[in-house]
Amino acid sequence: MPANYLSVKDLQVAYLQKGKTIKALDAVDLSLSQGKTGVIIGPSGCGKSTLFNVLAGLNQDYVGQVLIDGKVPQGGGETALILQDYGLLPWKTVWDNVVLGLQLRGKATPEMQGQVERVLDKLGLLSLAKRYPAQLSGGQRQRVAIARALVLEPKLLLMDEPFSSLDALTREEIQDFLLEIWQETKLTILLITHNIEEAVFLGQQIFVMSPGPGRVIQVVTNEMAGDHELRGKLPFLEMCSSLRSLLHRREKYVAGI
Ligand SMILES: Nc1ncnc2c1ncn2[C@@H]1O[C@H](COP(=O)(O)OP(=O)(O)OP(=O)(O)O)[C@@H](O)[C@H]1O
Repeated sequence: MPANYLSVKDLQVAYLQKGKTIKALDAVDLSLSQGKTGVIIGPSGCGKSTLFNVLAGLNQDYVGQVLIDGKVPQGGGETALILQDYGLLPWKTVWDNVVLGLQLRGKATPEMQGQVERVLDKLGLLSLAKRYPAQLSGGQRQRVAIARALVLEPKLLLMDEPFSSLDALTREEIQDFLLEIWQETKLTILLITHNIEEAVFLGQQIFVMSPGPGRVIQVVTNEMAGDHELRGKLPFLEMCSSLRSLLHRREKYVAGI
């Protein structure tokens, strides 16, 4: 097992649009050990989703070195990606949406039914299995998206602003819930957020990105992440405040203020 489960070195990504090159990522370095949680935070347009597309193997048009468990990401495999809008199909039931992930990877065998049932049960969704996404609350929809990822038994869970459309209370509930899942499964989790409190609550490593073309300009090690009682404690509030000033300082620096 490589020392860093996830390792990104000097990653550069550019898009070509109408004959012009748009540099999205510029020399990104990032690493995360197995079983740890990492959070990426940075201004809009700094290339966070671009980075995730590379990690998920959806974009292989890049320069630099990207390794997950020592292998170049190819899509699928041991990595699961949860998108901002959850990616649920409205015409499929909760059960069918969860099975869909397995079907897409050619893993939907009759034996997997038991696994789907176990995951739905763990996430408190078994009684909702026959409902459609429109008949669920935002938090329940988010849990279905997590169930669909967990049923694949991934080693790396990538979450792109997963809680952004939830109200504040539901958001905290789902953050707690994610923490429980992480403590049970010891998955490696990398999450994108714009929310400073969420970054400090969930991220053992917080990667601060610069405005586009993005690069990781600071890595904050956060030993406090993983404590359910953390919110409201003084060290938590202090770290949120220092992360907030770090992000503001960077913005002012870049704007030349
Ligand atoms: N397919 C594409 N073609 C051209 N340019 C793109 C494409 N996808 C992203 N970009 C550009 O690359 C840059 C990074 O975009 P990206 O979506 O990765 O940023 P982000 O940090 O995830 O943004 P946000 O926080 O707003 O979701 C932006 O300038 C964006 O306009």
